Amino acid sequence: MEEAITKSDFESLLITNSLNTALKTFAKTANGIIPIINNDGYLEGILTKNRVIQALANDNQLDQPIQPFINTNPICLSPESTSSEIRFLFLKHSISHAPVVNSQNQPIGVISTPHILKRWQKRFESLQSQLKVIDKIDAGFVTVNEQMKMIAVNPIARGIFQTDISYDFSHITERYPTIGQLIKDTIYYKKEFSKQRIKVNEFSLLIQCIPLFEKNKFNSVMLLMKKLPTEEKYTHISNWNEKLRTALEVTDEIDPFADAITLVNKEGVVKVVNKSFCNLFSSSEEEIIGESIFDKIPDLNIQEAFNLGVPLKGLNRLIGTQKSLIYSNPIKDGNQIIGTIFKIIYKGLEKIQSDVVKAPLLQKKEQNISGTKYSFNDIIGKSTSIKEVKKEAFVSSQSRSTVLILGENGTGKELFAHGIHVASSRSGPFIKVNCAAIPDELLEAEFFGYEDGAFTGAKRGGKKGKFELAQQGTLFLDEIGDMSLSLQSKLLRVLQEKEFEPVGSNRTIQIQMNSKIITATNQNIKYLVKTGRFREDLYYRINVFPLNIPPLRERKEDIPLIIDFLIERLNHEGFSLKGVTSESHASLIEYNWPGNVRELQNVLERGANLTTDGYIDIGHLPNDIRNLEKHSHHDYLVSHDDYRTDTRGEKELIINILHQAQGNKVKASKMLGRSRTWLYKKMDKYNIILD
Ligand SMILES: Nc1ncnc2c1ncn2[C@@H]1O[C@H](COP(=O)(O)OP(=O)(O)OP(=O)(O)O)[C@@H](O)[C@H]1O
Repeated sequence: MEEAITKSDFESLLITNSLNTALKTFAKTANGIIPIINNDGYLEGILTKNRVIQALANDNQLDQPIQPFINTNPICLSPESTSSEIRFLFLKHSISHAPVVNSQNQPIGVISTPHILKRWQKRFESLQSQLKVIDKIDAGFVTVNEQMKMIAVNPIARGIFQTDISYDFSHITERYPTIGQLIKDTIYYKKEFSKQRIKVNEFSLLIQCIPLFEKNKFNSVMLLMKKLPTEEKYTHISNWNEKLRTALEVTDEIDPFADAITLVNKEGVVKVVNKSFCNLFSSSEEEIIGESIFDKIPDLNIQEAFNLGVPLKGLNRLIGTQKSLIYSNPIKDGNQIIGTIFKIIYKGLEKIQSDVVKAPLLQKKEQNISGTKYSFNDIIGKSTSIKEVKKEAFVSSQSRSTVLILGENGTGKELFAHGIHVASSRSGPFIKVNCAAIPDELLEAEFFGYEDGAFTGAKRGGKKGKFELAQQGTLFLDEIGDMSLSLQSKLLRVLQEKEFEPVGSNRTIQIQMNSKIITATNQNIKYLVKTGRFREDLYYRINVFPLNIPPLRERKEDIPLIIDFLIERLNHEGFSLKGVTSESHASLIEYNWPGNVRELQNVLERGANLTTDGYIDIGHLPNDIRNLEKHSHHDYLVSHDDYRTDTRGEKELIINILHQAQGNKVKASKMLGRSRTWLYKKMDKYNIILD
């Protein structure tokens, strides 16, 4: 109990004492009650002042024992009771005094309303002074209880939300779901949560949700919203501006052949330019400053490199009709990228006739957009591991080498392949072949095409193979680990000799092999090589640039972001999701995700179909996720050593999904996002037999 609440200068009486003694005791104290004890010192009840007055008014004698007038069932307080609890009890039972007893039921004090009022006055004064401080600090401040009822708010918070914040705070949390989720997480986990750069109206905020405890018991959440200053203030780029401007002015004066140089901030807004940069764009400094570099040089590669914070080293591009080489280097403040310096070499390089150039430039842009669905921006994740692979993937996109993407099912291998294609700025299309979904005989025709009448069912006039179609573009060979040995030899021949024969033909076709080859598998390819199921020479040929995509369970910090992203995507598809409840959020984070992002996507889609109020609740999640405590994480892992033949968790995932689909293979393959052929093959491989 808080100090000064326990009134220990109290007196107790024995049940055998008389009314007279009680009267004298009351005369000595301001307390309205006297604890009554038995001979062993344990509380028997209380005697109230009113009861004594009543007894005497009813002509009871002063020497009469107090026993008949005792209230034997009083409301008692414990030394741990907080002032709020005491206030609550007093109000609930309409009392103004209560004895405080220890764990042995012995009275140790008496509390009366005046004590509580004094205590509250003190708390109120200290709160008022705290609120004065909070009013002064440049941050919005709101406290809410578990029921989302507001306890306190300061004017800055009202200003941020630009609305009247009423007692029921849930109208705010519904309008700003990210804040709502943070508050719910804080209530659920009873720990602090924060998030950088949330946009609320025109403010960019750092949000902190801090759990408040009273006597070790969770009491409320404090929401602190710090307005982030404009970018110029919180980075040091303005210092850079000045330094660079001075340096550039000097070089402009002494070097008429200077390269074009610009400094852009982290949003890509041009901050400093030299004369040569202005000349390249035939504009004045005033016209260029404040523009976006991506409008000036609309190139996907520049955007990707910029977003990922990787340098560009001599990117060969046309700016207007001018050939140029683009270099860039990010400027960091600690770990944060605060801007980028671009240097463009163009003086002395050829200028191309405008008519000739415009057409291919336009064509190239359109093809990139139609050929692929996703860029690196669509790969969500802030974990170090995913950021690292994104960087490596970007670097691989700039080289001519073959890329091998390794990772479990649904980790985003195909997404990475798309990203690499976009970042490589190839003019040709993105062509995908799923080596596991197509029977071997047809796969060969898919790869190399066929001549007219090559086999029954073949198209009249023959068909071009994917290798030819992917010229200047990207050929993505998914599930390469499932390819037969004979086809592997043919693939190796194309990669090495750059020649092949269409099915049913004696004609050898030579190709230029200017397409980017990306392969992917979820199998342990080294093991396949070791057991003779994958050609070693082909393995070395495709493994020039390996990328390992980490499974979702190893980057749990990405899960909330991916959930937000997928919910937005589902809403684009016509759902009206508001979010996931904090309980299901916790389960989604806890779960092991053997099927990775694809499984998460399916789970959310399932929830989206089940929810009626827009929130995916624990009841909308599949059993495995709902009843996590029943499964150990290892339940999902197939017994594995280094040379496992099974992709970790794949067999379990398939059994699990088949179970959810009640044995319906069409449904299960849809839930898995795979073809039926793929599912049949896998069921065969893992010997999965349905009852
Ligand atoms: N980091 C991510 N951010 C957003 N979406 C993702 C991410 N990773 C995967 N996805 C989504 O998850 C789904 C599965 O991804 P993808 O098909 O690329 O996986 P995969 O590794 O190629 O799977 P498989 O091995 O089963 O073919 C896709 O819808 C993809 O858009």
